[in-house]
Amino acid sequence: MRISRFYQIQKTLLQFGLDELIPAQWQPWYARLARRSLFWLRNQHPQQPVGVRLRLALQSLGPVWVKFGQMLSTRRDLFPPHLADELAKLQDKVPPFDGARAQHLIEQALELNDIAELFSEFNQTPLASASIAQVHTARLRQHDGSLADVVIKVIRPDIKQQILADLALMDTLADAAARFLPDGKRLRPREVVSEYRKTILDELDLQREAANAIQLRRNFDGSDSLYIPFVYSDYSRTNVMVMERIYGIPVSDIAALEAQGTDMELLAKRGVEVFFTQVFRDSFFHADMHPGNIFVAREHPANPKYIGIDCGIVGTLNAEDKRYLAENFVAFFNRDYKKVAQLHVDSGWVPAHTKVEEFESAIRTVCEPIFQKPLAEISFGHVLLNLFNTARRFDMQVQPQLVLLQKTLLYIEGLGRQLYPQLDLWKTAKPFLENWVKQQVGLPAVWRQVKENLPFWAEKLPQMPNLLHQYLEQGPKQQRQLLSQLQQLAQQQQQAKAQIVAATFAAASLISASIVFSFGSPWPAAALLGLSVVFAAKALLR
Ligand SMILES: Nc1ncnc2c1ncn2[C@@H]1O[C@H](COP(=O)(O)OP(=O)(O)OP(=O)(O)O)[C@@H](O)[C@H]1O
Repeated sequence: MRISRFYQIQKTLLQFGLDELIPAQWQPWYARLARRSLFWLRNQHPQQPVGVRLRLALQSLGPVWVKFGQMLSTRRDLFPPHLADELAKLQDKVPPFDGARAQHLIEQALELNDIAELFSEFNQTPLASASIAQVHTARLRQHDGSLADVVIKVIRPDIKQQILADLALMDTLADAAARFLPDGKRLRPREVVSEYRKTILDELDLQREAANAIQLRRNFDGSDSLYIPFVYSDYSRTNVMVMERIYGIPVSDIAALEAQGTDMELLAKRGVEVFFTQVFRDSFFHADMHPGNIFVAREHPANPKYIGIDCGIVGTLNAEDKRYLAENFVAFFNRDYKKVAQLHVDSGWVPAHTKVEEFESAIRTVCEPIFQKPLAEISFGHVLLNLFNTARRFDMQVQPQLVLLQKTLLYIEGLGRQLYPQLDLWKTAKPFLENWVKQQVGLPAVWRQVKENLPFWAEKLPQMPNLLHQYLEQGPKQQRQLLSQLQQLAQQQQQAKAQIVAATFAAASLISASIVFSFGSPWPAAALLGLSVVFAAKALLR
């Protein structure tokens, strides 16, 4: 199976002429020989540009590769725009699988003899079908006897095996790309594939998605800006998830939104606000914000509310990540590149030996053109992208959660501008950053830290007398041990030095002995040889 799939992948890559990506001089003889021996597999689309051929090849390889291409399209730090733009066109439109099979899978997962035991209606024709799962509508019988409109998401049968098999082949190709592609080192194909592996395998677990949705719903409980549908966790399993059905307007349907008199400016602003709230208040953000996953509630168009679905991919941030974002954004928007560079060095994000001036100048070079635009039009996502690309050149390991955040930010900004082109991003985002910075200094910060650490101290308090006693007893003893270890170390260093001196003298005497002997003076040579033996013995016996 694996060999035939491997052959199929090779065949597709060759028939779309993608071997062209590796210049002939980079290919070892055996690779060229192998290529020639597959003479019947010719590039069948020579007139198409390489980006189009890459897109078509991924499309014909199936959903796992389409999703991979979609992910690559967001890595504008790795690929030139013409390739990234083509990959962004990939759509995972996949024919649905049989509705009766979906029903059977639901019955199996929920241990039902008949779907009617739990659902008064089940529509076998799916509402939507994507590469990993498909969605059916149904009516759920609730505990109190009432009925609720729900959707049931079901993971495609056998998809996991297919994904695992294709991931194994992707690993092989990534190894080859790392070795043979001229840009193999910079593109880091192994890391890219392993990042993809994690994302796609996470998407296969609907329990995970359910948990994310429940958390996000709790975070925005009572919010005017975002609604997350209720998840029926009692009926959620790894491959099946039941949730409240929503009837919002897709956010990409601008005409419908305008027709019902939606306040587009407020809607656009709320998009950015919701995102920054998730980042700076909750440290937990929905990271799959493509337009297919965002709807707008039909009620109250003057006070518009988003509805978010598909919480399969979320990002979480720690305090350090937030500090990185807030401090850099503030310094950036003050055009204080020196501060940005200094922050990176002082915080250890780039190695300590980094020259601040060089880093500062690199950041200025990529960012100053961005500030040619009015502040209101500057994209935070682009600023971040440029910063990451520059920082990577200076050996900063950009954390995956920050890359995820940067991609989401680009989506959100694009969406905001689409809804309301005059959207002032800076004005909308600034209060969040200022608020965060304020929270980090002064009395509120101290109080917050005390509050955060209180449970830890409370837990440790009963152990305190014991620990203190141990310290008082052990402290001086440990200090003495440390002191004696340090003395031993100093002695060893002294010995090593003396050994080196003795060995040098031994070598010098030996060389002199051989020179003197070659001039025909055996007795002085013998004396020197003796001296050399004495020094050598000294060096060895110390
Ligand atoms: N709660 C819901 N109420 C109404 N429709 C829904 C709901 N959840 C999902 N849908 C519909 O099903 C479609 C696919 O759902 P979802 O995005 O969760 O699946 P997916 O398999 O992860 O798709 P994708 O690969 O596009 O992210 C949505 O675009 C939407 O039209």
